[in-house]
Amino acid sequence: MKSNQIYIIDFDSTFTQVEALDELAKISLKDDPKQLEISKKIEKITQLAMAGELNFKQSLEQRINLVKANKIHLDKLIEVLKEKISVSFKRNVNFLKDHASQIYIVSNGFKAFIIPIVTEYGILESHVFANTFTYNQQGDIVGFDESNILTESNGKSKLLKKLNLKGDIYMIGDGYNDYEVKAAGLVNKFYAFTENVKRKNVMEKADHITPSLDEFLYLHHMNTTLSYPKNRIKVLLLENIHPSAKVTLEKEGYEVLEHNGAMDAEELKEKIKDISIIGIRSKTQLTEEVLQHAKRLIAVSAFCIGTNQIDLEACAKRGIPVFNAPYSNTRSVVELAIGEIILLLRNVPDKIQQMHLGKWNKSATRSYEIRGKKLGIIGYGNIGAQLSVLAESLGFDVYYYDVIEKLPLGNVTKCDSLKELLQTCEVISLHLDGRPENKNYIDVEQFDQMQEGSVIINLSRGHVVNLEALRENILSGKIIGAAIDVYPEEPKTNNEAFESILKGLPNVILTPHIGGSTLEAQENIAQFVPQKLMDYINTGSTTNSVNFPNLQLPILKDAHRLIHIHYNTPGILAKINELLAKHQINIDGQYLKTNETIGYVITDVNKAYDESIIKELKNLEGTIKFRVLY
Ligand SMILES: NC(=O)C1=CN([C@@H]2O[C@H](COP(=O)(O)OP(=O)(O)OC[C@H]3O[C@@H](n4cnc5c(N)ncnc54)[C@H](O)[C@@H]3O)[C@@H](O)[C@H]2O)C=CC1
Ligand SMILES: O=C(O)C(=O)COP(=O)(O)O
Repeated sequence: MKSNQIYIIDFDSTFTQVEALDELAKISLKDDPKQLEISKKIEKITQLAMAGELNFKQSLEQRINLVKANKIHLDKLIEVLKEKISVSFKRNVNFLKDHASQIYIVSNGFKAFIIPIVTEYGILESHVFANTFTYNQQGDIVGFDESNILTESNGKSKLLKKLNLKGDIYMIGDGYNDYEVKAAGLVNKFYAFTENVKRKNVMEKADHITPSLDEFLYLHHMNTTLSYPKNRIKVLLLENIHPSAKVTLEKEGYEVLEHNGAMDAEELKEKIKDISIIGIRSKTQLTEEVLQHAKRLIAVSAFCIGTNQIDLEACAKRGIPVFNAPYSNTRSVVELAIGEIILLLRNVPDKIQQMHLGKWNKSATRSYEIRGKKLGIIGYGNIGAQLSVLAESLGFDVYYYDVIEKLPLGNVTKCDSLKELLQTCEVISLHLDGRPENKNYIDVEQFDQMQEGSVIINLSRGHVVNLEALRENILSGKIIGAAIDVYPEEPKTNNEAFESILKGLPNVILTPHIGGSTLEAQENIAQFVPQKLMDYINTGSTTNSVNFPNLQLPILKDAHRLIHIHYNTPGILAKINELLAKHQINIDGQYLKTNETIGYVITDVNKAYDESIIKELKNLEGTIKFRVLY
């Protein structure tokens, strides 16, 4: 920090997220039937003035006349504005307080609401330059002090000339009038602040675009809350992830790019190069080959359950944690499974088709109730177990088989082998995961073991069932119904055609991988996954990561957090601590967890530390990734 630096900061849409006069109008015109119309007019005038297309004095006059506010509305306005402080200003309150003597608020707004807001953030009242309202005897706002230089065109430049501040002066604002100060040669640099609004003509003129205060502080080596400005974290969301994920991640300050479908390897290799976080669903293949191009990747998020499309080991070796949403869409899959079982046991898919062809075939042949039938669930995980509970309540006699020991819920019966389950049950539902070993798990031999007249449901992964074998067993009549939602090859987007040897078979439900595609599930996922990502970026927590040792970390207080990811070889923790001791660094807290591939060590150290240690920790043999959280 250089003490001769001066920071001039705009208020409306910069210090706060909103234009205060627009907000005042919402309050003062609350009961006016023409409120919407007048508010729109006010916003329009504000925009014209901010874009430099309308003389300021006129715009102020027009707006004040339209707002029709009274002193009593100002208290409410101040309450509203306090809730609308720009997120990055809130985050960097220490910067504002520590540099109060160097910060000035220069605004075409009004002192009556600016001072109560900014002084809470350490800004000196004497450093606030803005307009003042004039009131009549009833306290109505009837005008403003016209002798204030800030009411004139180019008022900010005139004011700064008069103030004659000495030092390197930096202007941060969102409006054209902020840029004018730079044009007049009165500040060293103008930073267009785009966290709340982006004005093209202002951005074009700026020396730098600063999407948040973090970026400004980073450029000036003054960031105290973050090791890296969030706007530099680029997120790529593929496969139609629910829009609320983008909203949340943008609110956090990240730059978020979206793409509708999945990408093939070549496209992905190109696009992933400068991406920090990638969000995918079940289709995008994140292979070793693709990851080699992901030079800036810090985390992967699967906005679904399955992670078989991701090379988890390759991610771990690069120090990239992978997160998923293990619960959010489970209920949706279970509901579809139950619906499909009922339809298949009643032969409904064929009946529907016949009806559409004009054929009335009322008959009970091969139609059954589900009550008392034996349902065999393969893979008794989050979905399998939930299905068992609901199915039992509907009258099924439920059996399950899993490769690991699982707690049987309700009255379900555990089978000791796959064969036992296949021989016992007439309805088979697959809910195992898509690990490579599960390829063709249900093959010719397994179909042979099933009872005549069985029904099979696959809502897990396409490669788990050998489709040739399934087709033959359907054609032979051994399998009397099948519902298939997942396929070894699936179209990348909704524009590609679907091909399968199962098309046209009797009593077969084919669905386009929609087990988890309900609005509820997608919204839940879009809430859950960004939270995990943000926790990881902000605290280092890896709870629910599917390839990283899981560490739930406390929020950092008055300390630096050193995050060290290394190959899991013996002795690294001792070496880290030796280095810390050598530099006489006090450890406030330390957390270590390992898995077969990597070790994850978090060390919270005292605020004052010798920065040369950073380099030494980075160079420690076996280090994969190292970062410091301020
Ligand atoms: N169709 C769709 O839209 C959706 C499909 N899925 C698929 O469903 C799968 C299961 O989901 P969850 O229950 O949440 O996963 P989970 O991980 O909780 O359960 C999977 C269970 O399968 C068991 N398992 C794995 N291999 C097995 C084998 N060969 N034989 C027997 N058991 C085996 C595991 O031990 C585990 O208990 C996901 O991995 C995903 O591939 C999940 C959500 C939506
Ligand atoms: O959650 C899963 O594993 C699924 O299969 C759902 O995948 P999707 O998000 O629909 O591509």
